[in-house]
Amino acid sequence: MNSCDTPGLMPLAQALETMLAQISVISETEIVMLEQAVGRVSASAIYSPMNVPPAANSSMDGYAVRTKDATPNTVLQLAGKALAGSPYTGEIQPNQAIRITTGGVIPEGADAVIMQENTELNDNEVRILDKVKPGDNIRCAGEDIKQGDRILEAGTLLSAAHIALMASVGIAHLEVVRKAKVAIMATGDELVMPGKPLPTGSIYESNRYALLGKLSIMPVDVIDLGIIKDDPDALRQAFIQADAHADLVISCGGVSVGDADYVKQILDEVGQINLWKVAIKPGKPFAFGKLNHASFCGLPGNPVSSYVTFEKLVLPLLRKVCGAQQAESPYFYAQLTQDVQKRPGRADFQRGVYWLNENGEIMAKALPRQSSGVMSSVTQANCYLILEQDSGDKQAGQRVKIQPFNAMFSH
Ligand SMILES: Nc1nc2c(c(=O)[nH]1)N[C@H]1C(S)=C(S)[C@@H](COP(=O)(O)OP(=O)(O)OC[C@H]3O[C@@H](n4cnc5c(N)ncnc54)[C@H](O)[C@@H]3O)O[C@H]1N2
Ligand code: MOO
Repeated sequence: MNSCDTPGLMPLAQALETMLAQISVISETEIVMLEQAVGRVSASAIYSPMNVPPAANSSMDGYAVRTKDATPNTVLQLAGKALAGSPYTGEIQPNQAIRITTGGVIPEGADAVIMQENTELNDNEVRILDKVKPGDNIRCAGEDIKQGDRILEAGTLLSAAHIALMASVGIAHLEVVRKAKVAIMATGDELVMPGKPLPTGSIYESNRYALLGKLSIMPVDVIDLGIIKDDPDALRQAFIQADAHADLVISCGGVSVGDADYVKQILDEVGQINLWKVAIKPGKPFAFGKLNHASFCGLPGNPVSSYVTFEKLVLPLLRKVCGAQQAESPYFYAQLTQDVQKRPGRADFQRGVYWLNENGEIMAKALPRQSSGVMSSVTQANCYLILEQDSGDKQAGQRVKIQPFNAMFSH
């Protein structure tokens, strides 16, 4: 154990490594149409069957010319048209110009395209008004992709750009890893579904919605078991049912040491606990283990703890299950404008805001309420301030590591 480690708590990196070593990747694949492939994981590398563009073509509307004929003020004979989709079939002859549109295939013998704006057309004659040199406004064959180039890696979480790239080489179907089946449940007698009346002493269930939101952009079929009571029999039943259908089971709540915290007990009974308590704040009582078939993650009940442990511990695991390459969230350093309190012993993911000051420097501060029950700290933040496990308080003016939230999706 490192001198900075807290007894009983596993450092985040070690917890991740331990979990990743114990989880298996889905091996089944299926073929899907390209338009259904966004958000799925490619099962194999793809090599381009062709050049893109397939032939040299024009990047401008104008005239294809031989540059040795096309000096300023010369007049060329208009000999034909090369429109996008219908090429000019002959070879361009001395002192000729061919009308060409953007995307039109460059006629044989032409070595440049002069923009329409730099010419003057009179009947069938084109006057050259500006200099043009070989290669001007020509997109070469294979300029984007060469036949045989590796254009997609196995294990890519496919985006709109990836499927567009596949389409550009004529691929209409892709082999992808089958979706992971992920069972989720919230545990707690105090939890009530939103939309229902709220009895005294109860709270609305919200953690499952964060999970549903996060899982909605993953290659996952969700098995939603809803709210399970703090009752060992109900929990046992839910675990057994989830295990029968899922690759990964995620619960939230009941992993700490309270009287009704049965999750670990049942996990121990119907499976095994491989890890409990990670040196991370929020989220310390996170649990990981194995049921008969499925892997299991027990997230702490506090809403921010559940949210952060999903991002920092479950997501990398889920990427591995789905056959996706790991993706390190980008981070950079900012200057603190206010002091930040931090006790050593756990890596602290404080919710904060960052901005550029008038000199273009990145500044950051932590939001005032950092309790793991304050979910509004997540919606008001645009980044995590990451205070490493062994660090202590930081003062205004010091450097802090920040990790911006993803603005496009639920971060
Ligand atoms: N004696 C100790 N008490 C606690 C410790 C500890 O080490 N010793 N750890 C604390 C930490 S840190 C956390 S985090 C919490 C986690 O506890 P549980 O996972 O057992 O969570 P619960 O007790 O079930 O709930 C905690 C809190 O969150 C609310 N909650 C639970 N589920 C949901 C949900 N789906 N949606 C919205 N809110 C939810 C619940 O009502 C509680 O207020 O334990 C500390 N205690
Ligand atoms: O780990 Mo708990 O999440 O500090 O509140």
